[in-house]
This record gives sequence, structure tokens and C-alpha cells, in this order.
Amino acid sequence: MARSFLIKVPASSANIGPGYDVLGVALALFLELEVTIDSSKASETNADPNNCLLSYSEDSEGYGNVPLSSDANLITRTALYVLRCSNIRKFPLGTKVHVRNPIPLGRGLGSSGAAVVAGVMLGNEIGQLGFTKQRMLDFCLMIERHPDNITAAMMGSFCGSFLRALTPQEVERREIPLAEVLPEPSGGEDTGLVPPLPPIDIGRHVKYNWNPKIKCIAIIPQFELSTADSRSVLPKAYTTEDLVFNLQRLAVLTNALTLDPPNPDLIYPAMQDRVHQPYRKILIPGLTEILQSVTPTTHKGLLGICLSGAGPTILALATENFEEIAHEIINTFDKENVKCTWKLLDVAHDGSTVEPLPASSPVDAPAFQDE
Ligand SMILES: Nc1ncnc2c1ncn2[C@@H]1O[C@H](COP(=O)(O)OP(=O)(O)O)[C@@H](O)[C@H]1O
Ligand SMILES: N[C@@H](CCOP(=O)(O)O)C(=O)O
Repeated sequence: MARSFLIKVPASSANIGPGYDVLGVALALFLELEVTIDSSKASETNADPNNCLLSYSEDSEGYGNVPLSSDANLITRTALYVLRCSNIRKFPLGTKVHVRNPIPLGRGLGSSGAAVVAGVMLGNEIGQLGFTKQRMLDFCLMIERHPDNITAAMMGSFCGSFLRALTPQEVERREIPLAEVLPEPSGGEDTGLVPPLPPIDIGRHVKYNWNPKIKCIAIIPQFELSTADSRSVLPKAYTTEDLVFNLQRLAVLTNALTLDPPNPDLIYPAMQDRVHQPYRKILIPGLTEILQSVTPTTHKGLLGICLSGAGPTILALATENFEEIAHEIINTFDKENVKCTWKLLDVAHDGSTVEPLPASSPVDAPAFQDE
């Protein structure tokens, strides 16, 4: 008998200016996984080394580029990691995962965070492991090691998060190289390694309110910038002055975004940053001019502007004039020969979800292959 369910995970915008590796807001643009497990279709999935037939809809971001082998794709590799922590080596016979992904890759909208969250939820559902969202965050944080996108994508809404101090034994478990956590691609042999379970409650978070009048405009350049590359240009140390600059703004911003009516005179300066944006300008043509020239004075309705995550997307918060604000930014990028699209997005309050699909008959235990 078949079992079928849908996993949905929102995109996210991290940092919101001063909250580097701390703040994240979930955005209503959803990565979706339609999953079917039907042991009577085992012959259709046995071409994959782990019994998982993976497909992407043609309109998906990454269609034709993301790997479809389950030990190479970020979503299914992550699910395999979760399963293998419970000593389940493969997907059940006849597992099919169809992905619809509207989140552009490598643009600063949390595509990898969403993929990791989706993968952990997939492993949890497939193995019927019964982990809570808080526990699933621990698995996510073993893979994507900054909590801002992951927390927003898993929990939804506008979140502040940190990693708690770990004991030396926990550090050992957390510092395992990714290659030992995620299965290696290439159809290589399964080593039989059972990865250690992650330490408990690695990530702590709170949800802030978000004034629903505040909308998110994402201006998305056509070029990709990997988060790893965009982190590599940041300094290893900061002056006290720069850290205090960010901390002061962070404390004010988290409350300012809840107030009604939204106050641009408070939000705009509270979204300034000295920790990451100044260093990332070298990777994003036009960033300096955009951040300086689009203000609440020049554009009615604008509240604040920043780099979304590691970039290159620009996040503008506004209450009106969305199109005019977006086009001003698009035109500035255009002068640098950077083409863009834009989206107007609401905050996603629920975070990631899983729901049974109509064809589902959840009574059957999945048929895992004997080793
Ligand atoms: N839906 C997805 N399916 C498979 N891989 C994905 C997916 N989303 C993201 N990835 C992987 O994550 C990479 C982008 O991650 P990253 O550089 O952190 O950028 P982003 O800011 O979009 O999270 C992609 O190049 C791809 O390897
Ligand atoms: N705090 C991280 C956030 C990365 O977000 P992404 O959406 O670009 O993956 C950073 O700024 O590096």
C-alpha cells in the first residue's frame, strides 16, 4: 500500500542588516517535496543506489542542474544522514520524491537552508522517527552551521537565534567534517558508518512579532554567489566600535519591526550594518550605490534596505510603492550590467509543514531493504 505526503519549506532572508548569523525571516515562497512510498513500485526506483527516484518540475529553480542521484542531491543526502543516524541505510523500496522549487539558488534567499530543512523533515517522515522541530533543528545545524536561515525556515516568522555553548564532548560530535556526516556521492560504496546523533538543543531561538503592514521586496540579480564565497571575504576580527554599532541597531530593530505604524526614521538607520555588507560590496556590483541611494526620503513607503543573506539579492522592507522601489534598484543594477527579477513576498508564519496527500494510506510500515 502506498503512503504519500507533502513537505513545504519557506525561503528566508537572513541578517536583515545588523543581525549577521542571528536574524532570519521566513518568506512565503515554498520549496515543496511530494513524496510517495509504494513498495509495489520498487522496480521503478532501483536504478538509484538508495532506492529513491528524484525528479524536479521543469519550472523549478535548478532544474537540469541539480544532481538527481540521492547520494549527491542536498535534499536526499540530508535525509540519508538523518536516516543513517538511526541506522537506516537507504530509503524504503519504491520511494519517489518530486521537487518543486521556486527559490533561486545561490542568491541569498536561503535555498540551501530550505533544502537542508526539507531533507531533515524527509528523513524524519520516511523513517517515522518522531523528532520534534526543535530536535530536527539540531540535525540541520550539523550541516548548515549558521542558525539564521535554518531557524526561520523550520519555525517560520521572524526569528532571532544563537548556538548554545557546547561541552567539549558535544563539540567533538558537532565538529565532525561534513564529508563524514553526509554520504559521499559518486555511487561509492556505503561505508556502513552510523553518524553520531547531533548534540541536543544546539540552536536556541525566539520568534519576534512582525508588523503585517511590512512587506518584503526581493530584488534578485541573475548571477549566483555562493554563501561560502560570500563568507570568505569577511574579516576574522572586528573593532569594538563596529561590533557595538551592530549590537545597538540589532536591539532596536527587533522591536522596531513590531511597532505600528512602522517608523522609517527608526527602521532605516537600525538596518545599517558594519559587520558583513561593507566587505561583500566587492562581490556585488552596484551594492554601495543601492544601499545609499534608496532611502525613505527618496522613496515613500520604504522602511529599510539591506543585503538578503549572503547576497546578491537586495531586501527592501516597505509598506507601499513596491514596484517603484524595485525598479529603482533594478535600474541601478542595470547600470552595472546586472539583470534582475523581483518578487513581493509576505512573511511565512508557519515555517515548514508536512501533510498527508489524498492517496495516502499511512497504515503500512515502509518496506526497508534487507542489508
Ligand atoms: N532545492 C535544492 N535542491 C538541491 N540542491 C539545492 C537546492 N537548493 C539549494 N541547493 C544547493 O545549495 C546551493 C546554494 O546554496 P548557498 O550557496 O548557500 O546559497 P543560498 O543563499 O541560495 O542558500 C546550490 O548551488 C545547490 O547546490
Ligand atoms: N548569515 C549568513 C546567511 C546566509 O544566507 P543565504 O541565504 O545567503 O544562504 C551569511 O550572511 O553568510
